[in-house]
Amino acid sequence: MDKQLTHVENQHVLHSSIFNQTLRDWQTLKTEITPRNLMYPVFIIENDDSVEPISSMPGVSRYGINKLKHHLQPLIEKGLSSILVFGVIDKLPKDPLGTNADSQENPVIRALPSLRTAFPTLTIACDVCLCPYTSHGHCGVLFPDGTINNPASIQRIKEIAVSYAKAGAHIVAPSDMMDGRIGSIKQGLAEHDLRHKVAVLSYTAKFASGFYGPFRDAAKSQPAFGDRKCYQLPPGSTGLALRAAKRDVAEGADMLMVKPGLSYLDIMKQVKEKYPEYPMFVYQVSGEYAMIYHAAKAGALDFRSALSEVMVSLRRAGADVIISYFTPVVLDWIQLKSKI
Ligand SMILES: NCC(=O)CCC(=O)O
Ligand SMILES: [Zn+2]
Ligand SMILES: [Zn+2]
Repeated sequence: MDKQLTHVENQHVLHSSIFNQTLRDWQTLKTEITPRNLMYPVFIIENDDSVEPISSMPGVSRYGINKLKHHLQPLIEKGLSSILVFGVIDKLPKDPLGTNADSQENPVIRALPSLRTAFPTLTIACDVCLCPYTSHGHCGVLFPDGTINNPASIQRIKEIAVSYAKAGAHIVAPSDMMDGRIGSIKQGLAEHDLRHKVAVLSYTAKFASGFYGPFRDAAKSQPAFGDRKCYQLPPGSTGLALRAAKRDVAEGADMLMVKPGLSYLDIMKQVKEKYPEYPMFVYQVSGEYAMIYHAAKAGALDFRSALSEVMVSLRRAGADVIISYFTPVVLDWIQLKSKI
């Protein structure tokens, strides 16, 4: 005889919602990962024909433009729709104003027209920051005492953003965390009639994190002295993250970002809930990449199930787009139509 369950008891039966894959999919549609949910960060170097593996990020390399095009072609065939470009210089000199961030020799400025022509469907975002180009390695212009000169910094950042936009960037992404940079860039784009065809992706809540270590090696952007705690956010501060989002929205940001990802899921959720009108980006940073890579390599966890779980958690917390060095492998999984 059937057991008679009360209405309340029936409500609490969960297994009947997840007994096959289709039913499980219905429970998780908002956390699906498609190629549109991924943005791939790439490093462009001065020598057009070289490839430099990055030792702190096994599997990730810096590319000259000719090699980068070969690297991107198959990924675009698998659905890659956007990249985030970083320039790295070795021979060009660095100076206190980061002159080579927007000189005609800058590898990003040189690469943009060629990327636009080679990949007409690819959306190209450019990281805008001074740190890879300054002799002191800080993200802004400094006063003689080493503190940030904010007005001079946002003037430089505006000039650099406009130069990348003129060279063909669809999106400029300021990562410096200077006050007023979004408004300054928007002003610069307007002055050059670019406002309607270039978006600003704001690194809205960028925390002073221990997870950027491998990136500083990758981008050769280690500060020569001190740290970035006077402009990046303290890891415990929800208040500053929400104020930063409010500031960037008020200044006209088109998209918002939280960075890093895994340690800041609560921040992302709050920013997304406060500003649901804005696409939310999350940056799964170099240390998060290295952590999963090395743990899997050491046999501590299963690479695929751990990475899939992290990706889903980023989506669940509110990310529309995940910026990830793992993009090539995730595109493979998607293409094989296997669940990630
Ligand atoms: N402005 C870009 C970064 O700081 C990237 C950090 C990382 O991948 O560790
Ligand atoms: Zn920087
Ligand atoms: Zn940075």
